[in-house]
Amino acid sequence: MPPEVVAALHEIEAPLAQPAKAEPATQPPVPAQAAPAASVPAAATQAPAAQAPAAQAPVAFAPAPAPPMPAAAVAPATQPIAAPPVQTISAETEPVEPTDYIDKPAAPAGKLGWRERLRGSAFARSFGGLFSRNPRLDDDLLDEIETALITADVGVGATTALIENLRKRMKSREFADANALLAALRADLIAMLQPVAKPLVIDVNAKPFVLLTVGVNGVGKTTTIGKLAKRFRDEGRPLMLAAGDTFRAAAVAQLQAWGERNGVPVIAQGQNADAASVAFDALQAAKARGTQVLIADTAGRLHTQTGLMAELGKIRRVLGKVDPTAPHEVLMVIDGTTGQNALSQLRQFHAAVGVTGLVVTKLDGTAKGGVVFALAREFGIPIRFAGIGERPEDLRVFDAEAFVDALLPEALGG
Ligand SMILES: Nc1nc2c(ncn2[C@@H]2O[C@H](COP(=O)(O)OP(=O)(O)OP(=O)(O)O)[C@@H](O)[C@H]2O)c(=O)[nH]1
Repeated sequence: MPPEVVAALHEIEAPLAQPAKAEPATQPPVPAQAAPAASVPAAATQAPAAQAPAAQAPVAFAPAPAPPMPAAAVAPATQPIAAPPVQTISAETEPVEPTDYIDKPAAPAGKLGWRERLRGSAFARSFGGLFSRNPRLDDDLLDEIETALITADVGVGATTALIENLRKRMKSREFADANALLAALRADLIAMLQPVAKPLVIDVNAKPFVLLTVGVNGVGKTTTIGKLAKRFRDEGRPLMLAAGDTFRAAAVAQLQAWGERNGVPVIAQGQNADAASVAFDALQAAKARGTQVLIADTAGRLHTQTGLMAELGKIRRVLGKVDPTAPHEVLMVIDGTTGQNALSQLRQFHAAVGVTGLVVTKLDGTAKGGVVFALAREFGIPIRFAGIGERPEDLRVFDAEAFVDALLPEALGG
């Protein structure tokens, strides 16, 4: 390890426990903690009856403003350290095929792609079934919608807000039939997501724009980095990757193989290297080369593992040693099949490292889909991308309308 790296690491607070290598592939079910009252946006409750909007106009479901960055996670303002020579150190592992999605078709472009891929979700199935029965406009219908929303992981808070709003509007005879009510629900769901549908903007003055990816094990971080890297490369952005998942040899090899194939430099130090040191090296190298974007991978960790969560803060502070403004985006990858546990994951990761954007993956699988609403309502953190398949083209810029329309019956069109 270069002496500058050692010196910088020593300056960082108390040494952190080395993480155990054998992480479970999925986290044990951790009951979602009740949200602290202060974090639940008052404005996210239903509109008062007196202000009920005209038919089909969306209710203003404002999410919580993005929580402030925790002080512990903010990088100290220090002078950049001189760049060491650029080097890419190979991982001591066999290269692996980085594209295990190679034979799988990409989702078609446009709304069709979203609908095709999300068709199997609990959300789409229960609403499809409900409205194919041509239901009557009554309290039973609201009860059924409520059950469908809860079953689809929308969460109790968001569901109650949606249902109570619909109930008031139904009582004031705003809806001619069940389809009119469903159209109002569609508008309300879109309104709930619109404030967090904020695409990632690369600040080209950052030199490089540092994107740190975090998340629990197996959520799709490394895969998402591959997809993002392809996107940025196709946009013509000079790019570098930091193989910071130093627990899983395959993750390092996966990034290296992808990098070699696509002519993108990958900074790695092999398995079990200090992840903060990899990040430090990579940022030095990216600065020296004038790279526009640096994407740093990190090992998956359970949000309940305090030592490993503290390591993320260390990585953040080490990056801040080289560039006080880095990282410019802390992108948390969340597995869409996780359900309400995603809320406690985000709460803990945000406290440790200050999450600025989300990617929700595997929405094409057995995901219920509804957790996206719960995340939006409780945290208000921008959802940058949605993973609706395994091919690079299946990482879509999050689109509130396309997402909601994919979950609801096609008849609503949108
Ligand atoms: N169906 C589907 N699969 C996905 C998506 N995103 C990732 N995956 C798959 O999820 C699995 C895990 O992905 P990885 O990228 O290895 O996950 P990771 O978070 O880097 O894993 P750790 O390093 O163990 O923390 C792989 O089989 C991916 O192909 C998605 O949007 N849809």
